[in-house]
Amino acid sequence: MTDSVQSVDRLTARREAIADLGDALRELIEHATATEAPAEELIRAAELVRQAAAPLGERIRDRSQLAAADDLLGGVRMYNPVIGSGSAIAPPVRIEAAGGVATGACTLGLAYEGPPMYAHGGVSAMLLDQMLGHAVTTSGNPGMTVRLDTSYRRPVPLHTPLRLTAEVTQVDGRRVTAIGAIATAETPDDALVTATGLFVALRADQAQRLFGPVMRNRRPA
Ligand SMILES: CCCCCCCCCCCCCC(=O)SCCNC(=O)CCNC(=O)[C@H](O)C(C)(C)COP(=O)(O)OP(=O)(O)OC[C@H]1O[C@@H](n2cnc3c(N)ncnc32)[C@H](O)[C@@H]1OP(=O)(O)O
Repeated sequence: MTDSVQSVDRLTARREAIADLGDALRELIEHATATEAPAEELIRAAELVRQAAAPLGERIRDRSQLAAADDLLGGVRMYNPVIGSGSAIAPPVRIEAAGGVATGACTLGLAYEGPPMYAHGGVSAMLLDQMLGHAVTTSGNPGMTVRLDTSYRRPVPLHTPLRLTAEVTQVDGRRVTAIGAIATAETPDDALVTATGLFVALRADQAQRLFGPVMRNRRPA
């Protein structure tokens, strides 16, 4: 087996392990949010969680280093808080996007609750920002969100399969506009939350100022 095949195998195995840990963490968060267990059980659980966390904290990166399992230009972000399979706080949303159009699916648990039984409005905005970002990126005009207008028409139910959509509606030089919506999978045409986002493509000097350290610290593929 060649070195490059071995390193691809190692990366695949590590990504699978990260996703497995992400699943376990999401299960922990959902149970910890929903539990009505007595105090002694909570104290015991806290001890066990701290024991599990300690070895993971021994080798860590800082914010100027991408995760070794990430591939920024290939769109792999293992710890993204919306789509990252390794993120404890990502639902995660499964997104498919091409040609300026994106669709996504997820189910939100009790950890995302705002009003009882329904999603927190900030969570809906976060999901839509990500959806619009995928539409914008796949339109060939990647940029950063400079404005996000969100309309909350009906509350978003928890524990209910959701369908998310986004599409680019306008490209005006460096400024790209996209719209998106959250609905239930059962009634995808009945938008619960809609959003319009304005994204701006970075000039080279802006990209260098904001992301220079990350790009310099990039590990070879
Ligand atoms: C295959 C791969 C798939 C992977 C998919 C990955 C998807 C990732 C999804 C991630 C999704 C998550 C995404 C996230 O979470 S992105 C994170 C949240 N966003 C930010 O942190 C951005 C913060 N903003 C900035 O740093 C600056 O504003 C930047 C650097 C972006 C622009 O710098 P600056 O502000 O100095 O602007 P400019 O001088 O360059 O001019 C640019 C033009 O823009 C206009 N403008 C600016 N602001 C506004 C505004 N508020 N309303 C209306 N217009 C505005 C401005 O007037 C000008 O227009 P014009 O005069 O030219 O007409």
